[in-house]
Amino acid sequence: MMQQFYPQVQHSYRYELNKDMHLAAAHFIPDDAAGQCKNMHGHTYFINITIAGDALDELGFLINFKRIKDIVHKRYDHSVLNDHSEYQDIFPTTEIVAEQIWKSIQAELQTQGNKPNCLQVVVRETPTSYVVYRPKPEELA
Ligand SMILES: Nc1nc2c(c(=O)[nH]1)N=C([C@H](O)[C@H](O)COP(=O)(O)OP(=O)(O)OP(=O)(O)O)CN2
Ligand SMILES: [Zn+2]
Repeated sequence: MMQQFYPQVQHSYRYELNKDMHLAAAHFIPDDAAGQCKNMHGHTYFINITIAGDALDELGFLINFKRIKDIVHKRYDHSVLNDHSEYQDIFPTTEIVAEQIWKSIQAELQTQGNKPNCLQVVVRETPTSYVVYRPKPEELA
């Protein structure tokens, strides 16, 4: 699991939540420049999501851990990433996958009254390759 490595985000929010998950998915990068990645292949993706805020909801949650897992794991586990609508015009590289996960989590957070922010998404595609995605400050609520 991701427990061995947690990049830190600097912030001054009162609460910070982290959710780890892993999922199995296939993808391909349909360009000769991608080499072998042009062919469909699979990964066990390890994902870490960092959410922070100053206020909790009525249950005392920043957001329910289960909701975060549902948004990412339910959508992508045992799927072909290229089949999803968000990857019709862009390739599911590790960088883009991390960005898309940030977008979907941040959109959900902004529906909540306590309005927490997603500060970081880490996506590990292989034992030796991972990406850290952080939004620009102006993209946060
Ligand atoms: N910047 C990126 N480079 C590559 C991506 C990517 O998403 N962003 N993806 C791939 C391939 O999809 C591949 O699955 C991962 O490549 P790589 O880390 O090279 O895989 P290896 O297991 O072969 O790594 P080694 O450290 O050489 O064993 C390629 N590049
Ligand atoms: Zn790959």
